[in-house]
Amino acid sequence: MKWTRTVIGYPYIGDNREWKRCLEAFWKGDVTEDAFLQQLKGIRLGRLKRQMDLGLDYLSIGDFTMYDRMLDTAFMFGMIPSRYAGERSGSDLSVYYAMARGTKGAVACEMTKWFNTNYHYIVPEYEGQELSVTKNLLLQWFKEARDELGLVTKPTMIGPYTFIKLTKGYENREELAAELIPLYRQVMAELSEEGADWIQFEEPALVLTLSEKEVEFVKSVYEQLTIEKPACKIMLQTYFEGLSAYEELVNLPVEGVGLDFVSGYQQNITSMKQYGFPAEKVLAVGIIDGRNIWRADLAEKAGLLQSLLDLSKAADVWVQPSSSLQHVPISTTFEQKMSADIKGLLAFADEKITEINQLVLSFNEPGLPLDGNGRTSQKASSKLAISPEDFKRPAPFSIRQDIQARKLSLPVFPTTTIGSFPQSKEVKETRKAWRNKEITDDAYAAFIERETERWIRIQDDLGLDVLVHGEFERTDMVEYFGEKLVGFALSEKAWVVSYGSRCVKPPIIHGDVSWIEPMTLKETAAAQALTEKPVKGMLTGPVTILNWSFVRDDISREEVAYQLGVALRKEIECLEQAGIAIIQVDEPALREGLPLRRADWEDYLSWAIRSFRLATSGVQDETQIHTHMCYCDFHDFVKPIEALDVDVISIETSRSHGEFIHSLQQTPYEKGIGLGVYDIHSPRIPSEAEMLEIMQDSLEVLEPRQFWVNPDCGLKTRKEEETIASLRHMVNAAKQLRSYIKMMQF
Ligand SMILES: CN1c2c(nc(N)[nH]c2=O)NC[C@@H]1CNc1ccc(C(=O)N[C@@H](CCC(=O)N[C@@H](CCC(=O)N[C@@H](CCC(=O)O)C(=O)O)C(=O)O)C(=O)O)cc1
Ligand SMILES: N[C@@H](CCS)C(=O)O
Ligand SMILES: [Zn+2]
Repeated sequence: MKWTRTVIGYPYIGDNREWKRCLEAFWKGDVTEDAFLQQLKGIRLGRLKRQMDLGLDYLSIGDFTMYDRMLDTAFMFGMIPSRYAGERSGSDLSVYYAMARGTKGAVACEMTKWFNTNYHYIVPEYEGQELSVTKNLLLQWFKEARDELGLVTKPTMIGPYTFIKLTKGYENREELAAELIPLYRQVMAELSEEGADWIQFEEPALVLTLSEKEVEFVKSVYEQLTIEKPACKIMLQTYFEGLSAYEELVNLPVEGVGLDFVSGYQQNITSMKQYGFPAEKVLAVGIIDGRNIWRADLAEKAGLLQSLLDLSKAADVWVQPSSSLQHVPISTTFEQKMSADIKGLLAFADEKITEINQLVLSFNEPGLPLDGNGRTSQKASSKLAISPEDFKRPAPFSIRQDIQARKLSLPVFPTTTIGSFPQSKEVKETRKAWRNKEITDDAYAAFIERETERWIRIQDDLGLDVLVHGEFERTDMVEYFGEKLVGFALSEKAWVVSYGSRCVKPPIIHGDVSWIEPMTLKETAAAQALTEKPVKGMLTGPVTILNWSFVRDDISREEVAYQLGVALRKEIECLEQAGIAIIQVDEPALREGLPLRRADWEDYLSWAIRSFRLATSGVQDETQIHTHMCYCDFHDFVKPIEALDVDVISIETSRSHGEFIHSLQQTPYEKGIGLGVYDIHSPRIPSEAEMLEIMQDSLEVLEPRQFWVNPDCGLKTRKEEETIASLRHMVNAAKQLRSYIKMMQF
């Protein structure tokens, strides 16, 4: 039996988010391109050394990026949309970052979530450009690891099927495949010439529900790819679920197949029992959870590994985490303040690699004792008392709408924002000083109050109709609630990348969740006291808190979602009693949490929607409930949105406007809706005219009385000047629209 200890990918952000700081310093112009590239090289080599020290046999390269790995693939193949032609006069990197972040002259490429994770990738656009391998970065990184560390590494890249599936703009995928396959072959040939044995093609799209036609397409892609024997061996790597069409795809002309035996456990085991595993292939077993952070029960995992060996009869096995480790933090050793009880339950990336070592060791040295997951002391969960009425608002929307209109007296096309305002350097530094006890609680609270007041004045001056307090007291919309609710543990350094250079620190739900005291009342009431206009209360919804946390796995996610629903219901009650007339409960991750398989959607949606309604249904008819969603493609999502029974939804559409308008044509929607009129991810300031155009388009499918005007998402990542200028254009565009509608009515 041949064992190889490996990983699909390892985090690239650095122990102290050095990677993020390098990127952001380069974008600001604080370092030269040469210095920047040197810094990145240091980070790349550092992480390889760390993995060597941890004892892996086979390390990956290509799991690193300078922004996003889908963008890297598109860029490497010269798939650069024509609107970036103006950037070509600069270096390669200026085009690369223009695609990622947009420029004054060209909007950024679309960004969307990576399967069911909280990572967001750049969507490649194919406009029929001539493609070629412009720069084989994998080759550069392969040579670097060999020359600097004496390592023969495993290059990894997004495989051709997943890349094509996630690219937009092409009419004929067979034609695109025919363009791309020779380029994939060229990459392999160049790598092999330098000594690479394997290439790992990451094909998570193979776990989605595949039609027969789709399966035929996958087969034809891999047949064409290997029609002449490729220069190196191919590991077809799947993750996030079980492999679809197992019988056919496991037999593709590749030398190895990687399967997820955590999220895809049931399906992969069932398929393997039915169809076996091809004797000549390497089996890569994803056995340690790459997505969650609990220590594995290694005795149980060893049993599973043994039964997989018996089932597959594989003689050459790679033992690895179930997905790239980019979705978990780097190491628990950086957590100095966490209680030993909690820390003892956790395994981050480095600890997971150690688990892989122990597992393989136990096969090489039978009799070696293996650790359990340490969770014997967990308490059983207490039952919630919920009745069917708790999920339903007393009156239907048609009645609430009039009551709320009378109470709020808003103009047609009310303007608002999504909640957060810029988390400036000053905000972050003051919070850091407070956390480090360099300033008192009172001084910090006074600073937050001043910042809130300043932004209430700015919003009033801009003429926005519904204001927000700005979320200055929050580091993150999920972490903040984790700090306030019972049942959560917080980390100091457990960062994971969310998109580009932006990271999040997901809280850890380890026990029963409950509400103990108001979490947002002080800030919201203080803001409301400063203005006559309504200030929206601002909460994160139960499903988003669930989906963006690391969640206990000893009870169902549904049960945890209801616990969160009940806790948030109490908060909403407090806000309502304090006279807050509009309360927004953000659910950007509701769509994101959809299982990868359509067959599992109904079950998830039914409990996810129920948990949201549990949180929001306790209010009076006159209280207007809003929700907000972003980061996803919502074109097939109107019905679930309807089922939330909110009075107003604001939704990100500026990057994919046409598609959503089309869905609204297919599935009419009658409640209040704000279609985001500009993209907040880009530093670009949109003009009044372009926002007006988006609004006018929307009015083709929406009634004026439904329509709200807002940006795509919160403005925490933007600079103050950009924010004010963009919002001024937005408010003016709404005013123009009001005059236009008035004119039409005469
Ligand atoms: C809406 N989104 C969210 C997702 N997931 C979440 N959990 N939360 C979300 O909001 N998923 C989808 C999207 C992703 N969007 C974003 C947007 C922005 C960020 C982001 O800005 N992240 C910050 C970190 C935010 C934070 O926690 N900040 C802390 C610590 C700040 C810090 O680094 N301080 C420095 C000192 C100050 C300085 O030098 O700037 C330090 O400690 O050294 C805080 O505000 O106190 C990021 O920087 O990446 C993420 C996801
Ligand atoms: N209220 C949050 C929503 C982000 S999805 C914000 O504005 O940042
Ligand atoms: Zn958002």
